[in-house]
Amino acid sequence: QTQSHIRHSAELKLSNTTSTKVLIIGAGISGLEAARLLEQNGIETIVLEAQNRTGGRVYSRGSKHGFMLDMGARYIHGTRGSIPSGFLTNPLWDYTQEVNIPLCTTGDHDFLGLYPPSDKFTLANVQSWYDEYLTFVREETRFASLPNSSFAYYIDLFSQQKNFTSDQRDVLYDLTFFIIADREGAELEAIDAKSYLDITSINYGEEPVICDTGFMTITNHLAKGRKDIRLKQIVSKVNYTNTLIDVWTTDGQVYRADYVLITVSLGVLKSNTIEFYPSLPQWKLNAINRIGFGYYEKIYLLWEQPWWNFTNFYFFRPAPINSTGLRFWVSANKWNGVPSLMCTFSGKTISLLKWKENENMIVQEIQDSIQKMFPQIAIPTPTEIYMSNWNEDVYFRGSYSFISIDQKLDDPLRLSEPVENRLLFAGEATSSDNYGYSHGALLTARREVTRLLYVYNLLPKQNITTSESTKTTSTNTFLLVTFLSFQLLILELG
Ligand SMILES: Cc1cc2nc3c(=O)[nH]c(=O)nc-3n(C[C@H](O)[C@H](O)[C@H](O)COP(=O)(O)OP(=O)(O)OC[C@H]3O[C@@H](n4cnc5c(N)ncnc54)[C@H](O)[C@@H]3O)c2cc1C
Repeated sequence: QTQSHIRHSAELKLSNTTSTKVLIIGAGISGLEAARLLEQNGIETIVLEAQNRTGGRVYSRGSKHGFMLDMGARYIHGTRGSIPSGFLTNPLWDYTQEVNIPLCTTGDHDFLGLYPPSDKFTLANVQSWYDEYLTFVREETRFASLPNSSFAYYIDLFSQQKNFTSDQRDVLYDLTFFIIADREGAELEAIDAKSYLDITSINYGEEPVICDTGFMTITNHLAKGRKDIRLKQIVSKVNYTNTLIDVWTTDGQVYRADYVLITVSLGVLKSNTIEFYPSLPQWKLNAINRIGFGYYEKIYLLWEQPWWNFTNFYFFRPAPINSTGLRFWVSANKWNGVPSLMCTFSGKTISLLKWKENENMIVQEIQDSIQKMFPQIAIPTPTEIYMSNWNEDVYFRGSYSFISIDQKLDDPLRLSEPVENRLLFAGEATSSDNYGYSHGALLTARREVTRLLYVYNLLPKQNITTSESTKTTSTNTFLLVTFLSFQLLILELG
């Protein structure tokens, strides 16, 4: 029935059908990296991208004066790996070195304290409770078995054991939210404590930013000169069998491919806006449902003149704002001399609030909060305001994945597992260890290209030995090593 459905659909639109070996859906960092590697290895590829730009969740926009604001990814999380120059090196940092992209360090974080300030506890008090709490969670989760438990659960357990007052419990909650949940884009109630602590033990070192030209310099570099990227092609339907795949776009185009690599966000997969025929298998749908997808938005406020002491780097205010319940923290930007504040908001509240519609109210709340932080200064109105809107954008529907308490340990593996050996999946959420990060997304592209080249044998034989490009050779070495890990995995499973 599936075969005839495909034949029928393609016959209907034969004049609109384009064929290719590998079709990639999405031109974010994973789609672009996959296209680059496939092209390097002589594989015919087309990339379909819904928007009129590449980069996906990597998006830098200019302010009026040309200052680059990263609305999505901003930090390269680590300049070297736990094992320097080993495979744990952040591959994005390697790129910046390869194409000489200048980086700025973010320097020492000079925290100004807790806001609203408390006359009962100092930051040092709360920091020491936090350290003790984290040790407690590590001990409690060491041999934890199901059901999974959240960070919020352990805050209550810890507070009970310490006989904390509700104020003490709340202030510990706020600091933990700021340190853990804010980065994950999720509530402390939603994040699985054990899995989070196990995975984030990899340390990549320093975390620089690309201040002058923005993070998008990397994806622009990957997209440069590519003729195989088709913009404004919104995929609506994927019909697959174990021999070929037809992909439909909303403007009636049909793309026929031997293999399709899907790199759209987990938020898009959860929304069911792309129809699969036949439906994706239940084990894949379960993983899509169970893995967490967070909310994380940024607002940049810019001023002509700085009104704060430029020697201080970060202020933060993890406590919720009264009327919206949004928690946020702000960082003062000083590395390129532009007086700006980046405020980040995360968690479920964003998904409930009409973010854009409430822009004026939100900006007013930020101003009120900052005013409370600095009562001695009359804070001027910002001259420019820029907001992200990942949550309401139908091509993302959130920010990035996190380990939810509903999740099973192998769900990211299930998300990455191909269907019918034709339909492949990449993108940050399919990464078991670097989920949420742009380098995680990039590595998943390498994983899937490895699968195509070496497991599905797409690599033309002569390419292995005759490639003269050092870049191709070194990338192929990487791919070969990934291939060997596939083999080890198969042996282990076998
Ligand atoms: C606010 C924010 C801050 C972040 N900060 C950092 C950071 O500091 N450091 C870091 O390393 N990472 C950060 N990240 C995460 C990082 O941006 C992502 O992990 C990474 O960019 C994801 O890349 P991807 O290729 O997996 O997916 P995406 O970038 O989402 O690419 C998927 C592409 O698919 C397209 N698409 C969607 N639907 C369709 C359709 N129907 N048809 C065709 N195309 C479609 C989308 O338009 C998109 O271009 C941040 C993310 C956000 C949102």
